[in-house]
Amino acid sequence: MDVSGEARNNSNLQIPYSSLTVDHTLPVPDMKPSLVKLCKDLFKKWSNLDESHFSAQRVAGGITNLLLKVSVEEQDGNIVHVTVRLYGPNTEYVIDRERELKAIHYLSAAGFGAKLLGVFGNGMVQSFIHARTLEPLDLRKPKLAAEIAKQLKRFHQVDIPGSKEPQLWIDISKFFERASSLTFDDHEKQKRYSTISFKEVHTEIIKLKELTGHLNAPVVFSHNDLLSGNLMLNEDEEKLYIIDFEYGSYSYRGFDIGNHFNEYAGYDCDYTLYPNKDEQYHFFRHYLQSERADKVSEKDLEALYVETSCYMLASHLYWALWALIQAKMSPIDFDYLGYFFLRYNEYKKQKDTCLSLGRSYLSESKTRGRSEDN
Ligand SMILES: Nc1ncnc2c1ncn2[C@@H]1O[C@H](COP(=O)(O)OP(=O)(O)OP(=O)(O)O)[C@@H](O)[C@H]1O
Repeated sequence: MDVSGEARNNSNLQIPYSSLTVDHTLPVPDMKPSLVKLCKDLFKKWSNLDESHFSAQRVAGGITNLLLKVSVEEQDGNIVHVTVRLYGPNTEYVIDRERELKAIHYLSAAGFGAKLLGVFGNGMVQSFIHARTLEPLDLRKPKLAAEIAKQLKRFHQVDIPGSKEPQLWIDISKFFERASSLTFDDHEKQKRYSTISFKEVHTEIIKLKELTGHLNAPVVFSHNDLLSGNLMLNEDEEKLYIIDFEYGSYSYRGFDIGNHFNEYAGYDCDYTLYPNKDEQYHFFRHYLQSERADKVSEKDLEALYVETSCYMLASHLYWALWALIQAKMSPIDFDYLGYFFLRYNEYKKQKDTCLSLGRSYLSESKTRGRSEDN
């Protein structure tokens, strides 16, 4: 895809920028004039094309932003497709846009996701990926799971300059502060919200943070939102794309993997679909040794199993609190409050088993360590 000279000369974050904004509340046909103006402003090679050369349509999916596909017929008849992402209103409460732009730059240089072509007042323009979006049931297909594991390992190895401090508990704590001090005008919502014990949630956060802190999980650049909708597959080229780095940050390896496993349940949160131990081991083998998956030791598999099982709990707390903020801030018609309860109830259902798995693993490692010392 070749949009413009300016867009390709972006080795040092020199991405074309426009201060224009696009009103996300308009129906797509009414948005077209401002989309055309925006594209012409960002990409000078399109500045002489008239409006008839542009078409726009909505891309399905996504519960955070509005994604549009803009197709442009250039002078020579060549058709170029780009995506225009309009940030969901109030998403700055849960997404750090500066962190996202920096991550996109380095991840796209490492071959991940769509190319960043331009940034504007309330969104960004990226290359259009010709591939199908995965469905939750795809995630457990052995061949795909192995490929996701391999790609995720490569993703985790990307170096994003700057602080490598893990953000998980910082983000959870920010979410907690915001989520625990909301009020809703809607009486029914307020009633449901007031049934939540934030004291209890807080205790759970402290307990989990304490336990996971002993696991010494590696800190990696973590996607943090690896759901099926953020994986695209071009079957002809057998190329898998990891997209959408909005929540990416340095974090714990086990969190990213556990969070991905939680996504086997899909938006309906059918946690009976959570991968069983064999399926997890299959994933871990390809994650730990992409070329020699059969050579991974039992000890490494067990350690990653425990790490993932404990951090999987943190993923429930993270998205449960996120959903409360969204319930207040997002204009999108989705039962975010209901989503809080789905995630938090699953946390409560799983916590005893996972925490005791973590505790016995830690006490066995201590005993092992002591007998090795003797
Ligand atoms: N560059 C792209 N090219 C083609 N399709 C894309 C591209 N980026 C996203 N999509 C499609 O749009 C869908 C929604 O995109 P995306 O996940 O970025 O939106 P979102 O609002 O951030 O969603 P969510 O909050 O649910 O993660 C994706 O599942 C994919 O089908």
